[in-house]
Amino acid sequence: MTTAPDTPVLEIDGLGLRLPDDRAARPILDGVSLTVRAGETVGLVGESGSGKSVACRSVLGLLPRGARTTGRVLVGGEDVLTMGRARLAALRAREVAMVFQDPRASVNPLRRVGDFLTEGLRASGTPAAEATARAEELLDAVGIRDPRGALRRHPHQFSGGMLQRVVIAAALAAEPALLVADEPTTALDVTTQAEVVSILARLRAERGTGMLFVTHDLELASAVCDRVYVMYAGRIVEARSTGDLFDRPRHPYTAGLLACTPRIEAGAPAPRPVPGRPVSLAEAPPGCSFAARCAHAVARCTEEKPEPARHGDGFAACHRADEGIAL
Ligand SMILES: Nc1ncnc2c1ncn2[C@@H]1O[C@H](COP(=O)(O)OP(=O)(O)OP(=O)(O)O)[C@@H](O)[C@H]1O
Repeated sequence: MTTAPDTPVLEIDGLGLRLPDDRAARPILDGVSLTVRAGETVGLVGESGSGKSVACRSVLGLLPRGARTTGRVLVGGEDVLTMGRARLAALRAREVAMVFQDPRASVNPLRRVGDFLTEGLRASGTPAAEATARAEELLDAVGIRDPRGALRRHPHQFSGGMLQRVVIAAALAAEPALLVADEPTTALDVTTQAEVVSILARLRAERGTGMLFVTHDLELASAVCDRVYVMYAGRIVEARSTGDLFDRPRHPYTAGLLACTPRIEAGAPAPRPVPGRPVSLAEAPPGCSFAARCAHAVARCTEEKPEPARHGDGFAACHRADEGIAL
């Protein structure tokens, strides 16, 4: 499927999510809004437990058991949260594909890679020979040598990096308008990581696929993404184009994440960890969730929730963003 450039392929609009708990429903996401346009790579970054995976899995309608949601998750203008089973299955088969951290969790170890790659195409009526030819083409596109031989092999005969390429090839088989990649390179060694990233970038450029790229690695986000959303305790606290965000962070949490990212250039400051530990949305104070860890917090920060306000080419949700405290 090709979508005209700049058309939103994903619009998450005010997504809230609660899970059942012993006493009351536990809030996980609050007012999450983000957009991915055709041909754009959008990063979702934040520490472990901030809600990145829950948010991105919601795009395929993959919600934790018992989840109650508010807001909308629009793919191609249609709300995933109100889709029936059959429509969701069609969405996952054709419009949105997802690549997870561990490629071995995405494949059946007992089946040949060829079956894995062709099953979607066969199910949509593509004749066997054509599906096989297409699978070979896809493996070639992700840099697998001897695609024909690869189709006959089983997953255990591939290294993690090679198998992640196979999973990416399968994700692209139906030419989805949107690819959701949840920490797709975290389990790979650095060299393989760079190769997989360059494959994703090339495919995005060639095919115009929109990509939501989830990572806790800011260096990687800055290399891969056009725009980045920063998530903390289930909320988006800042979002801007990559260059603007990394040069001029407005939210102290973004600045903290940048300061704790190791840099290799000569004279770069040593990484400093963000003080304190991340809180979940359920533990967060009524005001800003980051207040307890923020060196700039004032009384208002713990009392009043900061709403997103325009900054640079995006927004920041911080009462003191105008003061440039994070710069
Ligand atoms: N299936 C589930 N059942 C109950 N709680 C869940 C479930 N999935 C996620 N959570 C909770 O939701 C919150 C957000 O988790 P999530 O996995 O989205 O964070 P994350 O930012 O992706 O972290 P990581 O980088 O470690 O994957 C956490 O508090 C987690 O415990």
